[in-house]
Amino acid sequence: MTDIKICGLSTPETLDAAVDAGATHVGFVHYEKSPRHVSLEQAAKLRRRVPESVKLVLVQVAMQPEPLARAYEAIRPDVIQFHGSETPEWIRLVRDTVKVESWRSIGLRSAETLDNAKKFEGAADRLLFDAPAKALPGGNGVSFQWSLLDGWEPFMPWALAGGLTPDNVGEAIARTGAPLVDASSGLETEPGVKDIERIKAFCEAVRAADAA
Ligand SMILES: O=C(O)c1ccccc1N[C@@H]1O[C@H](COP(=O)(O)O)[C@@H](O)[C@H]1O
Repeated sequence: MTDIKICGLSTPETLDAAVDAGATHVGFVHYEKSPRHVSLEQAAKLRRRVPESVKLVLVQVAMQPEPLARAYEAIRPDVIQFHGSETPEWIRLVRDTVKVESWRSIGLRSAETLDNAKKFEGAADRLLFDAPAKALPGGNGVSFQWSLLDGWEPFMPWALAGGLTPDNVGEAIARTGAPLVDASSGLETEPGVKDIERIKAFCEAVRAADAA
């Protein structure tokens, strides 16, 4: 079964909807420039609603050590998503210090970017392929060329992100064989406002692709 991450959640209602619809991962974005930013106080409150069976992902962008340590203490995520220019050394250090699963996003522009991802082997626990950064480092609702993954042989766990919606996720899974799909802006009515019906439709589309 394909794992599902619903990201950029910021209200109890949409968080509960994602859990009820079968998300295996839920994500909170702690990045002030994002329309999905949640404060540490909000995130800590929401965190209490996440059942143990669902993994909580903290999405952050190149945070400095002290703020990152504060965020980790406040939220206690199961996963930290590094969505900036973080080096393999930094990710390894954080992972070894707090013993938390770590994902590194990669903005896939070309076959060369895919080759460069190799340097995160042994440092991150999962690669998250997304479209290249635009106005924001992520959460732009844009897909990359899935054909870049044709013939790619995964050397570590990975996930697919970038512009996924209820309408295209089935094709994305069939085309790439992604073991985990991650969606945020494709499930919104406006930036930062998640739509419960779209969350449900996304999870149903993933399950339909699994059954196909
Ligand atoms: O969602 C954001 O605002 C965001 C900000 C900074 C870094 C990452 C962000 N989101 C992540 O980007 C990918 C793709 O999102 P989308 O589905 O294309 O909107 C996903 O992992 C989001 O969690």
